[in-house]
Amino acid sequence: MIVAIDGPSGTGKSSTSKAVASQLGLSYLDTGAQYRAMTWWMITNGVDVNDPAAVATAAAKPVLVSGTDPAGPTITVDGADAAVPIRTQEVTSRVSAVSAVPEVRTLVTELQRSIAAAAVGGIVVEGRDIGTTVLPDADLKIFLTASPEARAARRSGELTGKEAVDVAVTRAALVTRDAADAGRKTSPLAKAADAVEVDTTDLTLQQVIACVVTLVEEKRAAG
Ligand SMILES: Nc1ncnc2c1ncn2[C@@H]1O[C@H](COP(=O)(O)OP(=O)(O)O)[C@@H](O)[C@H]1O
Ligand SMILES: Nc1ccn([C@@H]2O[C@H](COP(=O)(O)OP(=O)(O)O)[C@@H](O)[C@H]2O)c(=O)n1
Repeated sequence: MIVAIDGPSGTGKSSTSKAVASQLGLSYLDTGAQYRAMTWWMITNGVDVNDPAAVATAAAKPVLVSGTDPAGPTITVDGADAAVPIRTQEVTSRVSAVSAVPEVRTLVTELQRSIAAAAVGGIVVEGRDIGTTVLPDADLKIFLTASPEARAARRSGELTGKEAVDVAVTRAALVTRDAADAGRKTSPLAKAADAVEVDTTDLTLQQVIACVVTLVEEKRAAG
């Protein structure tokens, strides 16, 4: 059972995917964390993320390893734990530039396919282009949406201390990132033709999880 969950930022992909994978005994892969890890490596190694040629040349250097237990997903870069540094606003604001570089996408997509192929018990993979490009033969494809207001409110709720910013600032950053991700040439953020769209604006997280679990169970029963 391969489940692909795509959608813009703050629609609930990570929370839903982890919970669905835990409930159904599947592995879990956060592909956004891999693009964030690549971006963090570029920044720490002095690569200009706005220079696509420089990013392309460096892309094969970092070794990214993802742990796929939904109860405790992990990400390391060259053996170092990257879970915390990949979530800074600096990385968030630069990740779309790095993820738009075709050489980066080719490498990361190959890595994602090999992780999915190794997950013998099945896997939930979340991102932007899983249903369209990475795993077009997934058994079930979900595309999560929500209004920009709901997504910004959810995201600002997560930012505390010196990273806390006004919800309007969060909303603007989120809309800019969506536009970059949906507008790039190579495998943009898009709903696959055969994906089930779920608008989560007025749903609780528990309702979204229950909806996806039901869809997986229906697929299992049918297959
Ligand atoms: N349906 C929902 N209602 C309210 N809050 C939600 C819902 N889904 C997710 N959240 C919260 O919104 C934030 C972003 O969710 P996340 O799963 O990280 O989204 P994504 O992976 O799509 O960016 C998290 O704090 C999460 O707990
Ligand atoms: N399959 C994917 C997943 C993420 N990404 C890129 O990685 C960024 C971070 O993804 P994420 O899922 O961690 O973002 P959030 O939804 O958590 O804010 C996105 O804005 C995209 O630029 C991508 O290009 N393709």
